[in-house]
Amino acid sequence: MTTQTLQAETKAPTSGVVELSTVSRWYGNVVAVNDISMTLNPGVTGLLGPNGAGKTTVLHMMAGFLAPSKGAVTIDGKPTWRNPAVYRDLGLVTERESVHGYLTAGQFVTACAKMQKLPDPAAAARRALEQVEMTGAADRRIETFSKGMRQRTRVAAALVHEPRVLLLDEPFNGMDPRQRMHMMELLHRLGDNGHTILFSSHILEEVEQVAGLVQVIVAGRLAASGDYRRIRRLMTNRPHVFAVRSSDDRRLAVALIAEKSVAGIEIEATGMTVRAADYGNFTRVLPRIALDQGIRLQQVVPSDESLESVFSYLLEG
Ligand SMILES: Nc1ncnc2c1ncn2[C@@H]1O[C@H](COP(=O)(O)OP(=O)(O)OP(=O)(O)O)[C@@H](O)[C@H]1O
Repeated sequence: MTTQTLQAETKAPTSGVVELSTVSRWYGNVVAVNDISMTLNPGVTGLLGPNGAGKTTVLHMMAGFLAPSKGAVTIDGKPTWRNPAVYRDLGLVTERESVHGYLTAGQFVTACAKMQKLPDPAAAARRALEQVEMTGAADRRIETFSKGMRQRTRVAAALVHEPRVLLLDEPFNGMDPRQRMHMMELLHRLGDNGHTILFSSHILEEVEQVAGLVQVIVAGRLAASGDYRRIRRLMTNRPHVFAVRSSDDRRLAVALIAEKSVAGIEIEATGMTVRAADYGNFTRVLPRIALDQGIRLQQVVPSDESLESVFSYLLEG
């Protein structure tokens, strides 16, 4: 199997903040991560791959939660496994929420600051909540928050000790478009401020809106690495299938079918399936048409099947 590993347009320095060198991780007989090397530098990098590709395993090894079965994971040259000193320098936002809803955002983030043994936990919590624009909601209980607010609170908790490296596992999952946009702005801002950020996603569109650089993993292997525009071209110059739901599917279908980038549409009770001839044009045209027609888009998701085929296409080389 050949892989298409692309070099970034600007050549990365030979040593980065976070390094994986020839890292593998297996669980019993399952090889979750297979001989991956990558370098992360300040800024935002996307870790893109289908479900089960090994993204969570990579993030957990970086965070020091899991030992590599082979190879080394380092931050500034220091191994992350069994090395509490490096934990001061990294924050992890896990995929699943595990937050006590009865706490206020302020209490929760302060508790995290205490666990980090910070000298002034309340001040650190205030600073972190301000960073994620949650100051106004600091005294509200987390169970009253929207998904987006809860995620931002969890990001504040991961940032409370001011780590340089922030790892986020599928941070956009379950968010509506506005919450997503807010989180994207936050990651941009942190990246611009010099943080080294890696976030995982199985959705190309999400990654390309936030990250200049992308690491694509498929079936535990690094399939492509580098500037997202080049990877996107590789991945998008081929047909795609999207599941679309809107406030008026029939009217949207009529408007869409006139578009060159749309090859076919099927309307079902639960929404419609759109076959796009060209991924890039379709994703640009769709919001414009919806806006022109006064139709609200409720869901636009590349179908898993087509996404899987895109990823395996990358591996075919
Ligand atoms: N604790 C475990 N024991 C056995 N197999 C595991 C374990 N954790 C992960 N795996 C397997 O390792 C592979 C990679 O899983 P991982 O969770 O890292 O992928 P992922 O890209 O994050 O996927 P997802 O988005 O679905 O979580 C999968 O085949 C998964 O079933």
